[in-house]
Order: sequence, then structure tokens, then C-alpha cells
Amino acid sequence: MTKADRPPLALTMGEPAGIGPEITLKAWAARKDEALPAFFVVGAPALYHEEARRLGVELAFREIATPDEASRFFDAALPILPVSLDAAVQPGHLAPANARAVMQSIDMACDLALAGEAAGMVTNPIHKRALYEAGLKVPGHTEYLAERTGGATPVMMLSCPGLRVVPVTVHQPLASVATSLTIAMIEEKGIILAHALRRDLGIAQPRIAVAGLNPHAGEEGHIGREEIDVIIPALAAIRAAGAEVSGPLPPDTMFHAAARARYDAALCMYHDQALIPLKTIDFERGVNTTLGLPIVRTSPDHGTALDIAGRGLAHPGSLIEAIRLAAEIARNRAAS
Ligand SMILES: NC(=O)c1ccc[n+]([C@@H]2O[C@H](COP(=O)([O-])OP(=O)(O)OC[C@H]3O[C@@H](n4cnc5c(N)ncnc54)[C@H](O)[C@@H]3O)[C@@H](O)[C@H]2O)c1
Ligand SMILES: N[C@H](C(=O)O)[C@H](O)COP(=O)(O)O
Repeated sequence: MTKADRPPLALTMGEPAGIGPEITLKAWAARKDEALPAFFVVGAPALYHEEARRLGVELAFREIATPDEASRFFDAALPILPVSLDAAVQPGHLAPANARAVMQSIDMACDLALAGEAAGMVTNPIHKRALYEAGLKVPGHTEYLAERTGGATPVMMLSCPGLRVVPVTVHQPLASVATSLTIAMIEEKGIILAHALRRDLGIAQPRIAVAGLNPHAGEEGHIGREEIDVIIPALAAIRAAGAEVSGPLPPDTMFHAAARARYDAALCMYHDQALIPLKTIDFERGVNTTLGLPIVRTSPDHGTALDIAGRGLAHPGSLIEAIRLAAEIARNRAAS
């Protein structure tokens, strides 16, 4: 399939009062300089008109009815597949009534990706608390999309140039991490990671570094036993999936530059063990990818940034990299 034949990517609207609309406009405005693949946004047209007015830029927009129109109009105008909002948007201020439209945008993009009409979906940030209060029953996009696309175990991977990290446990209280880690969970996420590194990212012989849970990776059981009881027993299955596996490594020394060069991805035991190094090293280009789904889904690594919404200060780099990576994964899957 040539570049022109490939379906476009679907961007979701994300939280309308956050920086999603601004970075979407900035990504589209950078499409030529950044050589971005065609995309459209599933969102409320007035939101983008208003954002362009606030930014003081003249941009062209094109409402579309089907994704295939996006590829035709993308060079000249930002294609928008419309959804309607239920409340006025004031940047930085959440309007609970708009939760329905936020979820509708995610559902439409997901269904278009499942149907093959979009090459994949790139989600703009949602405000988790706002959606929990509106009834969302899962922690975030990762689990929601897994349910909607058939119930596979989703694996959250964040990446930036030179580092990929996967947290085994994700959005749960730190106090519950040690007791909830199981051999099966580490094996399953490690195996999905190994397959994705090969199929989605084209790394023929993936190297996975596995983090310990405790300081100094437990110091042979003197500072905690999770390495001996739960992590080490999981490593054989990840090796059997074709990965070269090292670890459990002391978490404090596995992220310096020379250590990072020795692996393709780090399998970490909890959210912040994985995300702190990633977001510290390269917050402006970090990408969140959901591995293990039948569709391609990426996202910027940052949140809604309500504190700067509507002020023209948002950096589009992470969304641009998310668009680029979604296209790369879609290409690799099509070729596999
Ligand atoms: N994939 C997602 O949908 C996703 C990811 C992370 C966080 N969130 C949600 O976002 C909300 C806010 O989270 P938070 O405050 O912890 O993190 P955040 O990423 O929204 O903001 C953290 C800091 O970084 C700044 N920042 C973030 N993105 C920026 C950008 N592109 N350009 C310039 N500055 C930027 C913000 O202004 C803020 O000072 C929460 O509800 C959280 O759950 C959603
Ligand atoms: N843990 C991610 C982060 O902090 O960047 C983010 O919350 C992911 O959420 P989704 O499941 O909505 O992608």
C-alpha cells in the first residue's frame, strides 16, 4: 500500500477545556515541516475555530463525513469529523456535561480503526477525574479501549528517543503494588512486550531489562523478597517468547545513559518507576502506546494541562511524535 492509499489516522478530541485543541491545530500546522501522515480529528468544529481565533492564526478547516475524505483535504485544511458538545467550553475549566462528547469521540475513532477506515487512533488527553465523576468505570484509555476492542490484556508502553518503559502495575495505589504483583502478570506483560517490539517496532531480537521492585533489587532477599518469589520466576517465559532478558536490575541504576543503551525496553513494576525516568528524560517527545490491542493506539505522554489551556503555551511535540509512531506501527503491521 502506498502512502497515498493508506487510511488516515483518527485523532480524538480529548478534554475540550484542556490543551488538546491547541496541540491538534499546532500539529496540523506543522504537517509539512514534520512530514506528518494524513489525519483527521473527531471533535467539535467550533472548538477548533475558537482555538485558532485565540491563537491569532488563520487556519483552514474542512468538515468531513467519512475518513477517506480526510486524505484528500489534509494538505489544505484540518479535516474534522464532527461531534457536538453539550456545554460551552472555557479553557482550563471542566464542564462535566461534555464528558459524553469526549467519550463519543473516543468511541468513533476506535470503531473507525477497528473497521480499518482509520490506520489507527491517536488520543488527545482526557481529564480522568472528570470522566470518573461522569461514570467512567476504568482507569483510562488503555483499559477502555481494550474492553471495546475485544478484551485483550492491554500493555501501556511509554517511549521517547532512547528509552521505552512498560509498567506492569499501572493506575493503582502504591500501597497495593507489592501484594498485587504476580508471576503470571509479569509473564503476560513481558510476552506482549516482546511480541510488540518485534511486530510493531521491527526489533528482530528484542532486549528487555526487568526492574526489581525493592531498593538494590532486594539485595538477595535482605531488602524484600518480591525479586526472588515473583520476578525471577517470570523471566523464563519472557525469554521463551524470544526476548533477551536481563534483571531483576536495581531500579535506581538502570536508567542512566550507558545502562539504557543495553536494552530496548524496561519492564518496570509500577507506574512511577517507569514514567518518572521517561517524563524526566524527554517530556516534550514522550509517547504512550497501548500494546496488545487489535488496533493501533498512541497518545502524547502528557495530560490535559488545564493550567496553561487557552494561553498558546502548549508544546505539540509529544502529539506530533504520537502521530508519527502510530503511522510507523500501522506500516509495520501492514507489512507483517
Ligand atoms: N493519556 C491521557 O489521557 C492522560 C495522560 C496523562 C495524564 N492525564 C490526565 O491529565 C490530567 C492532568 O494531569 P497532570 O496535571 O498530572 O499532568 P499534565 O501533563 O496535564 O501537566 C503537568 C505539567 O506539565 C505541563 N504540560 C503538560 N503538557 C504540556 C505541553 N504539551 N506543553 C507544555 N506544558 C505541558 C502542564 O502545564 C503542567 O504544568 C489528569 O486528569 C490526568 O489523569 C491524561
Ligand atoms: N499513565 C499515563 C500517564 O501518566 O501518562 C496515562 O495516565 C495513561 O492513561 P491512558 O490509559 O488514558 O492512556
